[in-house]
Amino acid sequence: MLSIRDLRVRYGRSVAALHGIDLDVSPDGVVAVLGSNGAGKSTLLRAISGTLRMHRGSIAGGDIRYDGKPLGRLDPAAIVRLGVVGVPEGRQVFARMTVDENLRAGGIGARSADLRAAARRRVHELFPVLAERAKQRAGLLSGGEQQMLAIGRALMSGPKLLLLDEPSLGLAPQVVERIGKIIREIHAQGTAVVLVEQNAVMALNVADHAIVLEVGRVALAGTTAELARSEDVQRLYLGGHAESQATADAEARDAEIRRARSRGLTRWAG
Ligand SMILES: Nc1ncnc2c1ncn2[C@@H]1O[C@H](COP(=O)(O)OP(=O)(O)OP(=O)(O)O)[C@@H](O)[C@H]1O
Repeated sequence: MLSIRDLRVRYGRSVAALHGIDLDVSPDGVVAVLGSNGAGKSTLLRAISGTLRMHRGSIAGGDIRYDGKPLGRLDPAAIVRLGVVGVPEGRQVFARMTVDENLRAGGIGARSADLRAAARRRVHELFPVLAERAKQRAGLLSGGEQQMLAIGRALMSGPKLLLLDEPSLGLAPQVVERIGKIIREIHAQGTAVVLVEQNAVMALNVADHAIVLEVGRVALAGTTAELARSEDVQRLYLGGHAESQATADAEARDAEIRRARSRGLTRWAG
């Protein structure tokens, strides 16, 4: 579905951000891109979504194809219309617009009113809070809700491939877990995902394949099970936290279920 070969990106003369990346994403895949600050994760997503050229002085080489079509010369809106839709880092919802207006702003890739209505129903099913808060200003939502809105807005275009840039950033562990479950659900409904994350525990739980970027190069690649077993990944990205994180995640999930039950809800109890 997505095939990247020898992707090289520079910002001006001095910064070489990517040094020849290869990546494949299958239509039923969830691929995590791990790496520390400055490794080139966001640059990779920008190159796929066509937004790289909005960054002054950027120069890209290599080949990015989606369903066989080269994306290199397409503008971001054309790439969205092909079904490749990004959720940028930092959520970037329109704070003064209502939740519903934000969702409508995301419908550019949907070809008809019927498709837009179906996409809106799907978003409301995945994120009931966005239906409850439809008329509220997006800036008043919590961080987790704004992330849900940012993902919901991307889903309004009916993506076949969703590009998520650090959806866990700045969110509490139980919210991160909820977002992780929703990403799995979106995938189960037939959307492939590229998930850029610094939170390796979350990413390895959610994805089926992963690459690790180190200063613009693919240092490791494999299934998430393989990478979770890799000593390098354990040392650098899981850092002995995997077990305690898993325990914390389980506790957070139990607390979430108790809260949901006390409100008479069972939706997140699974
Ligand atoms: N617009 C830009 N102009 C110049 N250099 C940039 C620009 N954007 C990113 N860079 C540089 O390119 C390299 C890769 O940055 P990138 O943002 O892709 O990394 P990242 O892995 O996403 O990091 P983070 O997790 O901090 O967002 C870094 O050295 C960064 O400083």
